[in-house]
Amino acid sequence: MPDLTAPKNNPFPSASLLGYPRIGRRRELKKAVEAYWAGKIDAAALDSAAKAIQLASAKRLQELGLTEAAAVPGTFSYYDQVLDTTAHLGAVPARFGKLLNAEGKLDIDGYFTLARGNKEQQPLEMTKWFDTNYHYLVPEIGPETAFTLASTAKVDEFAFALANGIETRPYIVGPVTYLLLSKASDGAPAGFAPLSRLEDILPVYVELLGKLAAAGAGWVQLDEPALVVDQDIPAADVEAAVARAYEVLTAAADRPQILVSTPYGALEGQLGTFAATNIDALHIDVFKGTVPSAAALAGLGNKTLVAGVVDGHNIWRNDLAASAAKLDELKAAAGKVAVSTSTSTQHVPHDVAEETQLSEQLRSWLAFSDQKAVEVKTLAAYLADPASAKAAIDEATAVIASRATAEGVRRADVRARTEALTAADFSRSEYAVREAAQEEALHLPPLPTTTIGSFPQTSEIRSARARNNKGELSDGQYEQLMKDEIKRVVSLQEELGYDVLVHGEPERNDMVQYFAENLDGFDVTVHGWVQSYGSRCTRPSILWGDVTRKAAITVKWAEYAQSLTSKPMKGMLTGPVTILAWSFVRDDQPLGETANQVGLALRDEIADLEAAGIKIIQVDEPALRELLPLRTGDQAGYLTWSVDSFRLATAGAADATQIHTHLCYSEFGVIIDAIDGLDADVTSIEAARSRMEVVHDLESHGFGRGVGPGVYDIHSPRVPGEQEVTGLLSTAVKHVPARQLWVNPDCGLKTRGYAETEESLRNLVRATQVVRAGLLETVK
Ligand SMILES: Nc1nc2c(c(=O)[nH]1)N[C@@H](CNc1ccc(C(=O)N[C@@H](CCC(=O)N[C@@H](CCC(=O)N[C@@H](CCC(=O)O)C(=O)O)C(=O)O)C(=O)O)cc1)CN2
Ligand code: MET
Ligand SMILES: [Zn+2]
Repeated sequence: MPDLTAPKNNPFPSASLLGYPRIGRRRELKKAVEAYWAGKIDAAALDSAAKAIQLASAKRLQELGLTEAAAVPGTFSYYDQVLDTTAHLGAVPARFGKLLNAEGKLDIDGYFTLARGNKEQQPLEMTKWFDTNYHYLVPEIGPETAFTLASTAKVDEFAFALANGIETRPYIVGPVTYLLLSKASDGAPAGFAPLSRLEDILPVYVELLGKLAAAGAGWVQLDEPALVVDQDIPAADVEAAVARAYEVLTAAADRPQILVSTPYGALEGQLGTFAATNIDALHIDVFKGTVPSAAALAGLGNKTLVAGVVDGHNIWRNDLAASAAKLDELKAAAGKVAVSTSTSTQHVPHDVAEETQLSEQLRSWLAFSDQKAVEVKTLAAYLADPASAKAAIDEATAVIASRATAEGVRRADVRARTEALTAADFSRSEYAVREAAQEEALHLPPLPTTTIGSFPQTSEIRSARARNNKGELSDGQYEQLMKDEIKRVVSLQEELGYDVLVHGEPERNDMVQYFAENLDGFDVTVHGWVQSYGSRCTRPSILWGDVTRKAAITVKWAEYAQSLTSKPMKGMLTGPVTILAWSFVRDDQPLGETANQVGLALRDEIADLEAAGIKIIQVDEPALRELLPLRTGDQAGYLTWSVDSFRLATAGAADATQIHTHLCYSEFGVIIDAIDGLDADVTSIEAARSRMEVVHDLESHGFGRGVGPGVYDIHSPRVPGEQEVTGLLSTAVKHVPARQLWVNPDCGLKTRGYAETEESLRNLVRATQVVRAGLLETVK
């Protein structure tokens, strides 16, 4: 048991993780939360499932050597860390009415209401967390938002772990990042900036710090990743906000020592801003970022520098020699140095040792969360006594060297093909030529209706796949079940009156993993689950070698689906950028090189789909925005290779073949030029949760090709009414020429149930009919 009477000015732990997965080694949290939503377990059972995960994770990290006080991060969350912060600040948008209970607290049901919406209210908007495939819930802050400490979950979690003998380090999003990630609430006056409410949220942070200190917390972690991004407000304003926020927080009468973490990139000039505050430790990302100058580091004075040298975002084994060299530099310039990860390891799975089906060679190249804990510990040992880490460092160096020459990592046939590419391989005919050819081939009505690709992945589909994987169902039986499903989905769309159909993607476990399983150069995991949002997880594939297509992947399914209908059936592929973004991608060559290899494999697939009679092919690129570098100076280079790889994939298509693309996120304006550069004939994008804000960007940009701003938010079980959809479409036709507009949901329907899906899709068609009739009126 820790000595509770010990003074609370412990040094920062020499080895720690910035954060840890919270979904559980076997997705226990996902299962418990979904069971709770379905009414199968009660709040007490959910609470005990959550506690079991917290304790198991804390114990595991201790076993791995993170035994110092505050080394285990208190990063548990039922749904999202930004939502947790919203709960602690009581920042419930007024549109939800009275969500706090009689004691002024947001209970678990109120919390989930913000995440999932209710009959009247859409949930908080969801958007990407920095350059990751994790999504957070966007706070809505206005001049009217009242802030009170409406949750003590972080205090309770801390006390629970402590009672079990483990002093954790509670985590919460820092005040500046919290407000920079917020959007102005609906009723806020034009130009209102959430950051203007800084003074008002600080007292709630102070109150929380007091409660954590009273519970015995020696350290707290305030996460400020927004500081590594170029904000669209002047840097001086950000600096002033940081200075003020930490002036107030560090002056709190009773508080734990404060670590500020700045993951996801280089802090650059803002390092000095933090150096000037009275915080006790500053974490910087020196994996993606660089080692700051000695002068900047010297400015930290007595603060501990927590060096994020081990990558928290990808799974390659750490180059311990390179990390040791960085630590030497840091130690020479800064007073106190501790070792950690660049980001929370919530982005990588628990444990490589679980993946016994992978070759020993591949496994030796990898480090998941648990391996990273050991790496951090090794590097901390190095700092204390370089000789003690020599064997581990030499081993890592040897293993990393073995990758360079391993079979499949560099293939002459693949390299010859990418080296022979010329400019012509990246361009199609003029859009006007294609438009005419497609019009003749397709004869679509105005405002054509379609869906984004997937239909609900029912438990029958998933269990059939699970049984096929276990060998309980033959490949033939599995294929027949998928075909039956496709038939059902096609006739449903015909019955609902859709113009362009999809096959529903039942045969895909995931839109990236499915392709990874069918391409050379990848391996997939069995237990490597990573949270994407809420209870939803993915198993990112491992892209370790040169990529080629073994054989046609999607053609037989598309051909079968097209044989069932006279309406056009969309072929459905995932684009190169998204395949890279949602895999653990090799780090030994530029991403653009890897993207072109994937682009060529897709190009071959498109040629085969065309040969099989498919006239419309959608190449999804929902991750285009996600990989956009956080610093503006790095963005142009990224946009060139990413757009090029998509063009390489699609430019072999005939003029009459209509290429669609799909993107799902709301900050569309940021990369509209890149989306235009993709040169797709039709682009569908998320728009429903942000209530069509995107059409203004389309209008001001003069976007000239087909576009389908989503009119049905598929990330929540809520059904959009016919009038609501009519309203959204009416807004759209005011800003975008009707001949360019398509009608579709925001995204695929795989996470939805059939009941709400059918009703919603029916409302989309009805609303389209109303708006089409209105268009005819205006023509008359
Ligand atoms: N990679 C990726 N990233 C993405 C998206 C995406 O679609 N893919 N969409 C955006 C939103 N993010 C999302 C992330 C995950 C899911 C999602 O639905 N995930 C599923 C898992 C999908 C999957 O891999 N399914 C497998 C495994 C399913 C499973 O859990 N099987 C059971 C067995 C079931 C049974 O026996 O009945 C098990 O393994 O325990 C399959 O269908 O084969 C989930 O969390 O539930 C949706 C959206 C952005 N990022
Ligand atoms: N075609 C895919 C689907 O409908 C696109 C999803 S984007 C996350 O599921
Ligand atoms: Zn999508």
